[in-house]
Amino acid sequence: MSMSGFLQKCRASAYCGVLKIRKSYRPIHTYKMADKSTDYSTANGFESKTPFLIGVAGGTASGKSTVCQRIMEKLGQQHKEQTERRVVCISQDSFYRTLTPSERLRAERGQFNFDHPDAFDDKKLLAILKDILAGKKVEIPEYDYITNSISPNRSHTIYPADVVLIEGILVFYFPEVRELFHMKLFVDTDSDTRLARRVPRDIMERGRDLEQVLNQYMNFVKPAFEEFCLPTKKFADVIIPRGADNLVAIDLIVQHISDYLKRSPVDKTIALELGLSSQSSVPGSPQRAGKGGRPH
Ligand SMILES: Nc1ncnc2c1ncn2[C@@H]1O[C@H](COP(=O)(O)OP(=O)(O)O)[C@@H](O)[C@H]1O
Ligand SMILES: O=c1ccn([C@@H]2O[C@H](COP(=O)(O)O)[C@@H](O)[C@H]2O)c(=O)[nH]1
Repeated sequence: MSMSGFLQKCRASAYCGVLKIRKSYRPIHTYKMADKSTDYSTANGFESKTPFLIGVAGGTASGKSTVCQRIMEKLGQQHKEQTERRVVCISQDSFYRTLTPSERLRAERGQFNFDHPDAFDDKKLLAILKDILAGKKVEIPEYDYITNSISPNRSHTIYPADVVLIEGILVFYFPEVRELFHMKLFVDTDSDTRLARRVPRDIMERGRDLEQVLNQYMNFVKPAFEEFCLPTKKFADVIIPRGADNLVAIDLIVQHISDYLKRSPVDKTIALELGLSSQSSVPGSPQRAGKGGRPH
């Protein structure tokens, strides 16, 4: 009997749970969440054997990162080792481009437009997303808002996961990037609330003073939001009014992701093989040993 025939037979057999033979099996994802639900398998032209990619856009300080954190928490992912996460989050801010010396001087004086599409290295973002969709492990640069540049020698590794969230003000702006998302969320928080949150955040976490924050907001952030970010709301599948305060919206999204994770074949296969119910997969699912690209 061929190896694949043997494996197929094992899969159908109750003894597989004992043999644990398929612990190093590379998962195959299909995105067909249920017979009647959306088939995402051809949504972005990539093979179905790729992560489910969710774009999270919205104005500055609308709560994009906080919404992503809540989703991760509710899915029981936040405190897992990076290598064991089934859901991971990446920020578009990691893809700000390197500034020229004169741009750097302007940035130091709060006179550089970080809210314009030209401030981003969209080609690099696109390439990384394609690698993620190809199931590769990737290195994501760490952005330093104090020096307005990518931190040298600091990056974090994103291991192949089932669901990848990408949050940023302009993630829906670049058509080639936008087309890769299987699901698009727009965090819609009113401008006054966003400014009220941005001022203390930029002063406490991003090393700015009040005058600089307000000047940057009036000269660049607000006009660029209206010109480049807000018009991308129309591309969203789900709009989340009030951001992380909107527990109903977050719960609906979490339920959708959770259903996807539960129905993904890897869960079913491994759960069956281990003699477990596939319902126990999220949160607190059995650890998937041997996922491609992850250390054991
Ligand atoms: N619902 C909320 N209530 C109170 N503060 C919030 C809320 N959501 C976000 N914040 C705070 O507002 C600031 C911006 O939120 P963040 O999630 O970083 O926004 P974004 O990622 O869109 O820039 C942070 O300091 C965060 O702690
Ligand atoms: O060096 C920088 C880089 C970015 N910004 C501002 O950050 C926001 C985007 O981040 P959010 O977390 O979505 O708010 C953008 O509005 C830029 O103005 C910066 O000030 N300095």
